[in-house]
Amino acid sequence: MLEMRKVTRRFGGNVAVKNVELDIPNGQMVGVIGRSGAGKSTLLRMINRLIDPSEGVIKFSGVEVSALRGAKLRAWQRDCAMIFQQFNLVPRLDVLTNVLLGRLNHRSTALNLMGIFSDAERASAIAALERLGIAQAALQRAGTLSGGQQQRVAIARALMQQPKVILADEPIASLDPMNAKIVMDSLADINRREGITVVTNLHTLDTARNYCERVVGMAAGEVVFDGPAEDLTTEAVRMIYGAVSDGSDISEEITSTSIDTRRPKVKASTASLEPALAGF
Ligand SMILES: Nc1ncnc2c1ncn2[C@@H]1O[C@H](COP(=O)(O)OP(=O)(O)OP(=O)(O)O)[C@@H](O)[C@H]1O
Repeated sequence: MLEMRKVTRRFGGNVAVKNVELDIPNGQMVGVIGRSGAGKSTLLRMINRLIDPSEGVIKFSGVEVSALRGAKLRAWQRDCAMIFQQFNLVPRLDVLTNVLLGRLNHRSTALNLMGIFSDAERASAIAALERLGIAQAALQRAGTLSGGQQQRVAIARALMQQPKVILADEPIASLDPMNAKIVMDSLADINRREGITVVTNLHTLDTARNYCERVVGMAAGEVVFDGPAEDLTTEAVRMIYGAVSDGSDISEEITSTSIDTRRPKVKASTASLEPALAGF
């Protein structure tokens, strides 16, 4: 169970996430929706501890993950894989190595620096790529793949972490409908078959309705809806998106968050991996 108690995050005077209370049982597939700026990314990033809450407590299986430091924090970040809108692969490395990077937190620094992966690790990386239908691209440089293929590689890398939770921050916002479907189908399959909890930010209502048993709606940092997708009535949608009528005025423009130039975000870039990548 993932528990959030009165979780708040401020950026200066701006409250990005406010008093969020959520209990997410293991194995649930949860979609987080809301307008651009509602606090969805900040919420996910706090769970993974890419950013810290200003107040409140986040627990997983009874452990206060919001208080972890050092090796225990790295272990949590291994258990809690993150998928990003912009994939965050290392473009100059081949696909197989990118997937193997999912093992970095399982291994000693020395082995990482030498860039040595075992045969078993390579075999499971190939198996993960096969599962995502892109094993044929294993030796291609990641930067040469299409967006949809790159996101599938990112999911394969997440699988290599053997996570308990997958957090996906707008995983399909940069993809065309066909690739978006492949990526969402893959996440749903992983959720169902492995029982891995999936929490995903989504910018279209339809996707949340189609894939997520539970939908959390955020507005101005607060959770304003939390329930099964079928309870997403027009009234609920209006509360989440702040629309004025029957919801017919909810356009792609206000639900889409794929283009946002308002401010720089704290990105989990591959820069943090660079020391460990020295041997590759
Ligand atoms: N690193 C940051 N520094 C300052 N303000 C930030 C930072 N990250 C987020 N914010 C602010 O926090 C609020 C919530 O942003 P957040 O990115 O979590 O929203 P979101 O719902 O994910 O929207 P989007 O999908 O457009 O990213 C916004 O007002 C945003 O400007």
